[in-house]
Amino acid sequence: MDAITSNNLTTSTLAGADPVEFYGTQVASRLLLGTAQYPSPAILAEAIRASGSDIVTVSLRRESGAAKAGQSFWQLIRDLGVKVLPNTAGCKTVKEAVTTAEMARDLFDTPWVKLEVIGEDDTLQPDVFGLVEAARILSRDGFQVFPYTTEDLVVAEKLISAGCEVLMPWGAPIGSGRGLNNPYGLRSMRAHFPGIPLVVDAGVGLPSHAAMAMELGYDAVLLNTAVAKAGDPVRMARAFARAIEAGREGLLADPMETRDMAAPSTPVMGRAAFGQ
Ligand SMILES: CC(=O)[C@@H](O)[C@H](O)COP(=O)(O)O
Repeated sequence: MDAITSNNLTTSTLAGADPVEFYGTQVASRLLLGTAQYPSPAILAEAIRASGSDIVTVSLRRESGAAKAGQSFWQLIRDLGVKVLPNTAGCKTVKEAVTTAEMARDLFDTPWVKLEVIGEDDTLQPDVFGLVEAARILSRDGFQVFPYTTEDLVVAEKLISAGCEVLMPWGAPIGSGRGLNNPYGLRSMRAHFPGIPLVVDAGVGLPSHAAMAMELGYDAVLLNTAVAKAGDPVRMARAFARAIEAGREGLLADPMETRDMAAPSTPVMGRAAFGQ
């Protein structure tokens, strides 16, 4: 089993003690961070450090210019010592996604790929038919696929049959910041696949959304816009790191059962009687 240690840029009570595993690689941080749309490369680097993330996603489109900017970006990522999860962001067909993944494997020298096959422009929701087909082709070709999917259980089963060992259902449409649109669906998915690493990917807008994903039992959260577009991306990255730890810690602490009726939290036995 490979292991990558936390980049040690935040102190974590959980880091190391409660790692998550993707395709046999253990990672300490449960926050996966996107690298697009930051105000500057320096702020991106500082945000990654503040997040404590061990894994960042990088779109091949950004790199494919092969321009100087692409090279300096790549150097920045290398200097941070984080693992790269290349993504096929923006691909709309199976062919485009497969070709992009193949190029990403050459460029980043990793079998990992975050597979996006976008099916609809307004919501950027995945084309789940194309996604399953592309996942099958790539898994057969030795890729370790992280599919961006919906919370549909049937699609999830098909992705697993296609070779996926991780599933990444959306919280809400990419870039919307709406949080978890369908907590019921996400909870069902968690219950249905207890042994599969599940990552909420996309649509997360606030640290509380990420904490909720962890409280639902999700293994990790992938997000980009909420940090990149915050007024203070570095501070927001730190806030997400803490929220994810808090949500995970809360889950592990075995939360109380909810109930419909009130139950006095202060004991009533033996209380003082007044006015008699
Ligand atoms: C960077 C990346 O992979 C995005 O496609 C991802 O899905 C994040 O979405 P948000 O920007 O909504 O966090």
